This record gives sequence, C-alpha cells and structure tokens, in this order.
Amino acid sequence: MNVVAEPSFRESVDLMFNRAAALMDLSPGLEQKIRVCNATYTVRFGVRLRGKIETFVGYRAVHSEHMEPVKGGIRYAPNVHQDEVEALAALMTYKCALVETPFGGSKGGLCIDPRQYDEHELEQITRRFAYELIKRDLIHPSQNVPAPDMGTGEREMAWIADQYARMNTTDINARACVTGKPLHGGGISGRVEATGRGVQYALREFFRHPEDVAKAGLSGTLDGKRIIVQGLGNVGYHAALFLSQEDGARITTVIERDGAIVDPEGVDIPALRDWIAKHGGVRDCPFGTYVEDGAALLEAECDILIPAALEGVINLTNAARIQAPLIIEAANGPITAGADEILRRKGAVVIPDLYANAGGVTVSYFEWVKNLSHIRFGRMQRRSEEAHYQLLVDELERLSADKGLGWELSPDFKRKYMQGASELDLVRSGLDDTMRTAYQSMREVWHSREEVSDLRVAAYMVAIERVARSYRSKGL
Ligand SMILES: NC(=O)c1ccc[n+]([C@@H]2O[C@H](COP(=O)([O-])OP(=O)(O)OC[C@H]3O[C@@H](n4cnc5c(N)ncnc54)[C@H](O)[C@@H]3O)[C@@H](O)[C@H]2O)c1
Repeated sequence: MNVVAEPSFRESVDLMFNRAAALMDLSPGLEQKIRVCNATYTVRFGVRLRGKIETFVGYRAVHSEHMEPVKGGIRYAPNVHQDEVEALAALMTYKCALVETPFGGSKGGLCIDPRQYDEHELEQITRRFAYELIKRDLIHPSQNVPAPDMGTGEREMAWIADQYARMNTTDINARACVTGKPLHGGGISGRVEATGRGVQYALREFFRHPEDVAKAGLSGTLDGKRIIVQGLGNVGYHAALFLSQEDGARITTVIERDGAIVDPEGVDIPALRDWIAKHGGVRDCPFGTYVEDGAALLEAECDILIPAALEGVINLTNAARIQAPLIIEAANGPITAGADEILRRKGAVVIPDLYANAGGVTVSYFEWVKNLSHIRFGRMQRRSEEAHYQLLVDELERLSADKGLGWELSPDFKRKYMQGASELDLVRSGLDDTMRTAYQSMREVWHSREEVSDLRVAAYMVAIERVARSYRSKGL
C-alpha cells in the first residue's frame, strides 16, 4: 500500500470549510470563530467487569453553540479519538445549519469495540459514560442532545434517557435529553430508518434535475442504476433497501469489513442483512460472489457509489481509480480533502455528507419537538373534520364518475385522507420536504456562481452563511 500524507479528518473538514469561506465575505475573526471547535471534554472512567476494573476513554466535543441545544451522535468504536469527534462535531454544525434544524454542533465517542461485551456489560458502560456527561450538562434537553451513530442505536439511547431521568427526577422534559430512542420510550416513528431514508430522498431530488444528472455523465432516473454500497449498518442497509425496493435501483455490490458480495443482478439486501446478523460478516454468504478484498471494489464500475461506513475510505491512495461518476456520502467524511480535489478534476459529482446524511438529525429534531410538546403526533382529527373529508372524497369520486375518468381512490388513500396522517406519514413528508429544500438552497449557489464548482462548496457556503448570520445577530 502507498503511504501518502493525508490531513487528519478534522483538518480535512477545515480544508473544505476554507474552500467555501474563501468565496465568502466574512471577517477573518468571524471565519475563525465559526471554524474552530469550542471545547472537547475527555473523560476516563472505570467500570468493574468480569471481576476487574476496566478504564474507558470517552469524548464529547461541542463545536458551535450559536444555537442551543447542540446536537450530535455518540459513536462506539475502538479507535475513536479527539480529532475525529471534533471533525464530526463540526460537520454537525454545518449539517444542522444546512437543513435548518435549530441546533449547534456536537459529537461524542467512546473507545470501545462493542462486539467484545455482552448486553449487560454494555449497559453498565453506557450508563457510567452517560453519568459523566450528564453531570457536566453535556447531556441535557436544552443544552446538549445526543443521538445514535456508528456502533450505537435505540438500545443505548434508551439507557442514556433512563440514566438522565434517574439523575433529574423533576425534569418534565427529561425524555428530550437524547433522540433516537425506541418508540415505546419516547422515540418517533421512522427515526431508525431516517438517515438511510434521507439518502434515498437526496438521490431522488438529485435525479429530479436532469441538468445536474448530466453533470455526472448520467441520464434518466434511479430505475436500473447500478449501486455499490460500503457498510450494511443502520445507514447503508436502509439506503440500499429503499433504493432497491422502491426506486428500481440495483445494489450490485455490498462491501463489509470482512469482504464484499457481488451480484450484477442486484444483491438481496434483507437476506444479506439477516446473514450478517447471524454469521457476523459476509464471508461464505450464498447471495452472490464473495470477494475478500472488499475495499478494492470501491473502485469498481457502477453508476452510484454510496460509502456508508467510515471516514477517509476514499483518499489519495485510491481516488484516481474511483470509477463512479456519482458518489453520495452517506457516511461522515468518507472522502478526504485531497481525494475530493482529485474527484472534482475527474468530473465526478459528489453529494456531500453534510447534506446526504442529514435525515438522521432532521427526524431527531421531530422527536425532540415531540418530547418537548408532550403530544402524540398524527392522531385522529375531530369528527367534524372527518365528515368534511368524507364530503371531499365523495366529491372527488363523483367528479371522476361524471367525467368518465374511471378514477378509483384506493382504500389506503381514503383511510389516510379521512383520519389524518399517521406519525410516520408526517415524519416522512417532513423529511422529504427538508431534503428537497436543502438541495434547492445548495443548488442555487452551485448554479448561480461560476466559481462555485461543486455541491460540497455550495453546501458549506449556505451553512456557513447561516451560522455567521446567527452570530452577527446575537453577538458572540
Ligand atoms: N446512524 C445515524 O443516524 C447516522 C446519521 C448520520 C451519519 N451517520 C454516519 O453514517 C456512517 C455509518 O453509521 P451507522 O450508524 O450506519 O453505523 P453502524 O455501526 O450501524 O454500521 C456501520 C457498518 O459499516 C461496517 N463497516 C465497518 N468498518 C468497515 C470497513 N472497513 N469496510 C466496510 N464496512 C465496514 C460495519 O460492519 C457496519 O455494518 C458513519 O459515518 C456515521 O457517522 C450515521
């Protein structure tokens, strides 16, 4: 393998920021204020496990408090470090600004390989980590609200919410201290799938603009497009599932940590997911051809590449060989700053992380609002409204019959129309609207200024301008 000097993840994010800031009219002081991470708290705590005390290292970085609470996931991975959580926290600031969720940016991490511990041990470790953060208001409904990220999910969020509630028994808004909770524990429908769903909506929006699609050298719709996905975890699985089942795309390759599965006709995503859950990897999987060097397949021919696992996987060592004309960054930071430049020169179109994976924080926002408002979303309308909707449905059917159009409203449509939307309908339509609006705002900058060469720089410009506006109006 070539050894090439790459900037760190945080430096990479800063370089991307700098490229955008250079095209803007910011004072150097404000530019620096927005770029830097405000503070990072490091905690080392001991937990007695299997008769011995084990020490764990965790972080919570707060990048920008121009809006509070600050928001960002907690990652469990063996080599999490300060640079990484600061990069991820910065991305959260820009992401929240781009999709207009009223949060600053934060991120947490715990150095742990969760696969080495059983559920009871993970609960002990999570509760202890949460205790350390809650004590310092680094988990708090109005100050800092975590969510799932790599290696964590609903289960860990439920433990964190319970830990907060135990330590703050009189806080009526306790449930809003963390998002991504299970539905029965104050969560919201559609949160588990939200980031992958957002990737699908982002691609749908991109394909609504033939001019943009042509920039990637592609044409038509998502139907029949060949897609390579790296990482079949929460984000990659849902993106792959929805794109293959609902948009007619073919997932020709899935790259996992122990190799890849290739099937030019389209990998059976639910079957593969079940296989991984049972066997811990893709080796010996019967649903396609197994390839041991999975990472090499990032360079394979396809229409769309979806890195949905780790940062830095497309870097100076492989960027020149990437064949995908369109890359959507479902993961945070999968393309380094140097690789980004190489891809731009090659003419590849990159849909950037701060937009592409914003579905998670968008639906987290809905969950937080639901928790704070103490209402259930999407319930039955009043009876008078139901009668009103019935009249409209009758009228639509009468019109269709009169004009001989032969329309028939589906029972599902009638039910939804008359009962009001379910919580899941509301979440999906809110997410779709958010992804469309954010794309339009990036696109406008991308197309209106010649020096704006790509969607990433446009996304950063929109986000930085909004953060700057917030600081200008309220002061530092
Ligand atoms: N979960 C969310 O809501 C969310 C939101 C926004 C962004 N993200 C980002 O998406 C990415 C994935 O997060 P997730 O929540 O899906 O994590 P996850 O832990 O659910 O899944 C990660 C997947 O990647 C695989 N993987 C790990 N190392 C790999 C390697 N070297 N090669 C190939 N596959 C590998 C794992 O086996 C796993 O299947 C991260 O960058 C995360 O920051 C997640």
